[in-house]
Amino acid sequence: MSVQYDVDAVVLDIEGTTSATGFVVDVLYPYSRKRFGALLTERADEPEVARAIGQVRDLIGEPDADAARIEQVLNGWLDEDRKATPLKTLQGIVWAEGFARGDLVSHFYDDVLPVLRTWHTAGIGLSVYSSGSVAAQRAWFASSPEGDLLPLVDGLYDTENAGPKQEAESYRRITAALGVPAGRTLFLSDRPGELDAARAAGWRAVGVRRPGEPYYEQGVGDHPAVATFDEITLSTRSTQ
Ligand SMILES: CSCCC(=O)C(=O)COP(=O)(O)O
Ligand SMILES: [Mg+2]
Repeated sequence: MSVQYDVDAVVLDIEGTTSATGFVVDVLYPYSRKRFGALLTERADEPEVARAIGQVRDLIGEPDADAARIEQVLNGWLDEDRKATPLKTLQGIVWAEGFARGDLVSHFYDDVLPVLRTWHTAGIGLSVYSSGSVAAQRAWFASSPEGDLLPLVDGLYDTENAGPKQEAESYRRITAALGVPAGRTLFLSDRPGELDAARAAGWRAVGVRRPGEPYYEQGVGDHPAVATFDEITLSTRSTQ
């Protein structure tokens, strides 16, 4: 289906939308799983690591959980692809180092980058809102197969700085940060619950349904749906 909007900002989900869930689960998850043990034992005093460990303990209700127990919980969340904030924080630390070292290069579907460049050139602001941490998002866009894409991106939002992706309030926070009216902001995601929350906050919302992605069969509810970014035509009044 083709859709057309007049908007000033586009906010992008990553997994299932710009990029393959299979890549995240098959490449990034094992990379973090192998490194959690050392992170939790050798770097537990680093503020970000300590904060995430505290959040895991709170979430599981075990204030004395040791490194081995925390690692077990993180690996269980990985198996479920659970988007728990401390898991994402710890993954973000490990992945950012992996991208910087050249061990990892991110993945984007073929249709995505040409369209993002077109929108950016047209003056449409591009931001990211993903369960992946801001550190992970920054590394993901900086280390793409086509090099550093961060110049295309205005803002990075995650479950820490914006809140849960299925709550309208999170989208209202992003609206305040972007300074773009809700009705002139378009959200692209594969998950119907996220699209519902964005729409409840007054945003335009389009579902991205890519064959083979986990949410393909379920669909995107009553939201307009596209299979690729080529099916989205945008105009803008923005002069940025
Ligand atoms: C660069 S973020 C890596 C992907 C990830 O961990 C994740 O949870 C993405 O979830 P999304 O909200 O983008 O579907
Ligand atoms: Mg997604």
